Amino acid sequence: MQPVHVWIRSEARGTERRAPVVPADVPLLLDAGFEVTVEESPQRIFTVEEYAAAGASVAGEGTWVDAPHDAYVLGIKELPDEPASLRHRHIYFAHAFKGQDDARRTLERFRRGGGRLLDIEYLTDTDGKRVVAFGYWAGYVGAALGVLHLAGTLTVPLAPMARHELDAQLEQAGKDGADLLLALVTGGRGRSGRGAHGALLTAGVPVTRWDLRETRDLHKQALLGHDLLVNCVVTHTPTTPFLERADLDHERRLRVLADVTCDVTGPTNMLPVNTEITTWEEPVRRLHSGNPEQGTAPLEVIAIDNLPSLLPREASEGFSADLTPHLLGLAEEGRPSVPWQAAGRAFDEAIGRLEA
Ligand SMILES: NC(=O)c1ccc[n+]([C@@H]2O[C@H](COP(=O)([O-])OP(=O)(O)OC[C@H]3O[C@@H](n4cnc5c(N)ncnc54)[C@H](O)[C@@H]3O)[C@@H](O)[C@H]2O)c1
Repeated sequence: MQPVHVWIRSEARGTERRAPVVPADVPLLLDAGFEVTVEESPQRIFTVEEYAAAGASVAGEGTWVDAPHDAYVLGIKELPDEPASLRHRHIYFAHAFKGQDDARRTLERFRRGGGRLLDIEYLTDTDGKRVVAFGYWAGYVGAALGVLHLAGTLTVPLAPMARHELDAQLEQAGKDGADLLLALVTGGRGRSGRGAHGALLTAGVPVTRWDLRETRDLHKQALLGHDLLVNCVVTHTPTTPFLERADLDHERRLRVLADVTCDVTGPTNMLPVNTEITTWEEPVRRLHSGNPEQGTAPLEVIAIDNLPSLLPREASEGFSADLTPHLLGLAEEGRPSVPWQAAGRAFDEAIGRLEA
């Protein structure tokens, strides 16, 4: 049998420093008989020499387009706009199955080239639960940015950093008064919800956590009674939103939304008061100017869709530890393991909807 070939591509996004598999995990794949190629990348937090020392072959940046036909091309974020046809099996987060902007174009590229998209978001176990995600560090950074902005100490533009640097900023914010804020984390029992909780604890900010049970009968006034809302909810069916335009005119304490979920253009957006992501250059955008007569402050949103990239080392290490054992499942006796089958089905269904 041909060895499974995993081709770790460079990221097209200039700010993306994470890697889906870190050098320390390459031997796990090689020991299982895999072939591993890593592309050179000017920005990746791990050097190509570290991968080579771990036994991976090295290829030029962006050469996946000419990779052997049977290679699995592995990345994190979106592919570059070219080529127009995709012939390989790609593993990455495409955000293309829920009717998001650009979804159709992405899927059409696969259909045109006969390739397949195994979206990491759709790698699920027999209970339908996601098996690999960056969630924890996304929540951690998302909540941290919200606290630092409320404390007036957010440094812009944002840039990748080490965890100890971020924690030092959070602790300082706590000492300077952020411990008087009230924070609400929705999706509080999920991966990013737990990460958000972790960051808020580091800053000493009191946290309310709501998950499915607590939002069944949404207590809007209680929601509006927090300074910071960190949204970490995942839902695949449109549900009553947490916050709508009319809510913003009400008396409220709420001043900052940190939308970790960032489902801003999809039909399952729980915070439809915002429909655009924000950026490292301009991480905070004003949504509502507030009402001085009512004593209502402006409302601002932070909706950065690559939060874990701000802690690239920790995020990559945690993600790789989860993903690498599943990559071994690509070779499972000629038939991929349950999560890969699930991702394959999600792709087939998305292509089916496109054709319909
Ligand atoms: N912004 C970024 O950079 C970034 C990075 C990674 C992940 N994400 C996104 O963050 C989101 C969260 O990921 P995760 O790994 O934490 O997911 P998760 O599945 O671990 O957690 C989601 C939680 O939401 C809860 N939930 C679902 N519907 C709810 C509702 N109506 N009310 C309250 N809670 C509800 C679930 O019970 C679960 O606990 C995902 O959409 C993911 O794509 C964003």
